[in-house]
Amino acid sequence: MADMRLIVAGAGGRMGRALVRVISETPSAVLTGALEAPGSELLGKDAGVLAGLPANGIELSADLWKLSANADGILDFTVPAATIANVAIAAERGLVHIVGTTGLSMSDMAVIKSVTSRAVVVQSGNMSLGINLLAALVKRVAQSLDESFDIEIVEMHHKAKIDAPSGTAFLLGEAAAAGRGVDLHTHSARGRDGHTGARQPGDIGFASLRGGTVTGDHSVIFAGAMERIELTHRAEDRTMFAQGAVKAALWAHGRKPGFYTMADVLGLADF
Ligand SMILES: NC(=O)C1=CN([C@@H]2O[C@H](COP(=O)(O)OP(=O)(O)OC[C@H]3O[C@@H](n4cnc5c(N)ncnc54)[C@H](OP(=O)(O)O)[C@@H]3O)[C@@H](O)[C@H]2O)C=CC1
Ligand SMILES: O=C(O)C1=N[C@H](C(=O)O)C[C@H](O)C1
Repeated sequence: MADMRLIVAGAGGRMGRALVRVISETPSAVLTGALEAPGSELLGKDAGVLAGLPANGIELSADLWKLSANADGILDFTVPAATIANVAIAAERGLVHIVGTTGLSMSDMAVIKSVTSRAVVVQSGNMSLGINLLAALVKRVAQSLDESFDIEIVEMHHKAKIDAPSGTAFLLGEAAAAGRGVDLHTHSARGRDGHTGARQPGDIGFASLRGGTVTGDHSVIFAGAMERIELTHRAEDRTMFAQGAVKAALWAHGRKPGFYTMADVLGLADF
């Protein structure tokens, strides 16, 4: 089978550069396009050089329609507005769309899902094995404990992160809510400040810390009356998110249209 031809969207960003490096190390994948924001000062620059590699001849471009004539998939780690703009083109061109962008609203998710009767999309707030395994464990623990255990999700990221809570925190919150059999949207507490009143029984709480260069730390705390269970994951390098995304693209190549998650890719959906 020919190598999978991939476009990296957000190629000048932190994840984009990691993706370019990982693709260069993956025998069955090849970089054929690098997308950046219209007006970016990086347009025209070599994607390999930006990623700290030898020049690869792939210049950053803002024209996805043109790039996608020569591709099988797009790895999208950008911002919500860009990802949503990419959805229709990716579907029209028959590209596998790997969506790693976080901060997506419910209506953004509806747009993404609207194309999956004809397109293959893999979306996850976190592409690592560790977090997706943690989510499966969180669901299992939440199933085993009643509301006398309060669930709190704490995350910390680098100071440049622009959305909160993190996509991973929501993924873990969804896992906890599924374990409990409740809807996260009606059972969450976010952004506590001031005279908040006592905690509502059954709420799943979120707290976000930002600082330094932290790649991504997440803890799910089950706090009972006399004991506490804490499940923690610490990401040490964003290379493994990039490796997860490339793995997802190769897994999705040739698959039937549908909406998939990393739990599907990693075989954890029924864990
Ligand atoms: N699912 C997962 O496993 C992971 C998800 N993420 C998520 O990925 C996203 C990116 O993170 P990160 O790389 O750290 O952020 P960066 O800000 O470093 O990178 C985002 C890149 O996207 C570019 N961009 C903005 N608009 C467009 C556009 N219209 N078309 C193409 N590119 C565009 C930005 O350009 P400019 O700077 O010029 O605006 C920037 O280069 C975030 O949402 C983050 O939460 C991160 C790690 C893992
Ligand atoms: O912005 C980041 O850096 C990260 N974003 C993702 C998130 O919002 O959960 C994944 C990871 O934690 C790093």
